[in-house]
Amino acid sequence: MSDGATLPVAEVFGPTVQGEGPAAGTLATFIRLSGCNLSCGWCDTPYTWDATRYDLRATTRHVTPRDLAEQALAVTPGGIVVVTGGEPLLQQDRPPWAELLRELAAARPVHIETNGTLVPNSVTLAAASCIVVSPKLPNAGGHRGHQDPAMPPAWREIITDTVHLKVVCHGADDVRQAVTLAESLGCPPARVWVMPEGRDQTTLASRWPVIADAAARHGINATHRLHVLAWGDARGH
Ligand SMILES: Nc1nc2[nH]cc(C(=O)O)c2c(=O)[nH]1
Ligand code: SF4
Ligand SMILES: [Mg+2]
Repeated sequence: MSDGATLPVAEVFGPTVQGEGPAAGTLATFIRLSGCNLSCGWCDTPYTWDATRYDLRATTRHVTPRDLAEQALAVTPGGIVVVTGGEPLLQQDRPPWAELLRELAAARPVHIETNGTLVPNSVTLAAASCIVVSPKLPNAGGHRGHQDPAMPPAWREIITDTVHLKVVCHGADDVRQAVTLAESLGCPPARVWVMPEGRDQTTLASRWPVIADAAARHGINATHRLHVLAWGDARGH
């Protein structure tokens, strides 16, 4: 079933901890929506969007917002609810998105993870207590067709204190690019995070010292990927 009343869901999981970014370590439930408007080479959730590698009809459930909120709130006794993807803001102009956020925000702090290509609308801004934007640097590779990883200039107007940048980096030069991007958006250094790219402990361990050191020198924050340390790239955490 795919109609105007449901959201495309890849997975709902918890209890876990938010592994990355400003809320790293916080008890969390995840709602991962399907569909993305980018195609990053190192994407760790291609089952949400890549029809050349996955049968998306099999990986996606179409769930009403009420059932989705009920499932998410049932799996974890407290903490935050993280709405991620894929690119969750692809859904934000649809009625079931507004209903989902209303139900979640009435019960828990709602954190949204987005790739920055879509500017949050008023419904999203009102419901989210934290928006983590992960704009893609060239290290994500080329994207398919006309996909454009740039953040629209309208972001400048909504870089309020709920908005944080979390930029995936391979090395010190990427950290420098993240700083330049944050400056161009007017995002204060206290809300800028850089994170090593990697889906296994060996890769993360080799990148983390370089990225943490560069972040400290530039006066911004760095985050590891705690869920990968704990659970590897197993789904459901
Ligand atoms: N524990 C945990 N934290 C996360 N933070 C961002 C995640 C993501 O895949 O978007 C993620 C995830 O998949 N698991
Ligand atoms: S924006 Fe995120 S979900 Fe989409 S392809 Fe890139 S890493 Fe994957
Ligand atoms: Mg993940």
